[in-house]
Amino acid sequence: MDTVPVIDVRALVDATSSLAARREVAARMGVACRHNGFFYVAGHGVDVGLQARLESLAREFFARSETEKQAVRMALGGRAWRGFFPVGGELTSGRPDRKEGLYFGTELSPEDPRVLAGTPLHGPNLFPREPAGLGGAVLEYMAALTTLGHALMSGIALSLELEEDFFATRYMADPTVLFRIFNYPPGPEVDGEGLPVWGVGEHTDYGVLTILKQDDAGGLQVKSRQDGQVRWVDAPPVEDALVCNIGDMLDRMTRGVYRSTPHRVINRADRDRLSLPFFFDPGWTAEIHAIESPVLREGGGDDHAERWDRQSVHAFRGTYGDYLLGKVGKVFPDLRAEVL
Ligand SMILES: O=C(O)CCC(=O)C(=O)O
Ligand SMILES: [Fe+2]
Repeated sequence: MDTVPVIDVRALVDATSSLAARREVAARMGVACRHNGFFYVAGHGVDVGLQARLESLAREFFARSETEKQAVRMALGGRAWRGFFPVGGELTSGRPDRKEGLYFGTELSPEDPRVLAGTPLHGPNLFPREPAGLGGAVLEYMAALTTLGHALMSGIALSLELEEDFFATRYMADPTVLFRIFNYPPGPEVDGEGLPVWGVGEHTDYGVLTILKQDDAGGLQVKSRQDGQVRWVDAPPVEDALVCNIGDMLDRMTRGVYRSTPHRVINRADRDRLSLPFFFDPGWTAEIHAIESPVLREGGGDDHAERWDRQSVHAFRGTYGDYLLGKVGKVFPDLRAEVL
């Protein structure tokens, strides 16, 4: 059976663990990254009380009226690219997704030089006034996940026979952090023309590492390739575990050895599905190159002909900021025209 493995990452988050224990975890991550680039992490140490609080505040927000939610619409977040978008507002794979969501990122003051310079996707968050605790919980959760992100990247570095702080010092000293909360309403699986309606259409993530918290509704699917056959494998909710997957930039850095694997969501439950992806990505101005490591010499080949967007992550030239802007502009075309 092709399933997504559960990896206990306690040794990576525990400062007193032995190098041997960390290497063992890293080896398991390496296997998962070479296969589908998807794995669950257990023993991640993110406070359960914080997770429960955040989830319940998020549900409270999405249950509010459209008018209240629109009070923090993304257009009001301007170039910082923050706030609420309604069901159908995002076109991940060229067609509207059946989901609504909130977009957050690193909290920067309006006086930060990058904000003053008008750098897109940088700025203060646009938190809803109600429920009052949501903004604080989001900031706490982003801080906890940033710590976890660094710990997981140290494992990925070890799995590539690199120094444990390879990513932390080179690419993620000042990471690009985006955090989103999605609500997927239930509904028919096909539209009036018989075309499938996805919660999120098939796509790969753009950066290095995504850490996703999902509720118990299910619906996340991973595209698996084995012996030339394509199969969609479920990544169902696993109690106390978070789902990790690698993005295009790690695919690029590893010459395609660690693949950014397409995934999609369909909510087949009869209730809303809540999910909270945290994107832990290279610094905005980082130029992304292939890593020199003996284990990557062979490379995994360029798979752009098979990719969902037919684009090569290896041919791209520029900074991570350039790459990300190109992507987010496409999925919110109207907003792009209005604020960027
Ligand atoms: O909601 C999910 O389970 C996945 C979301 C996702 O793939 C994304 O935001 O990139
Ligand atoms: Fe994704």
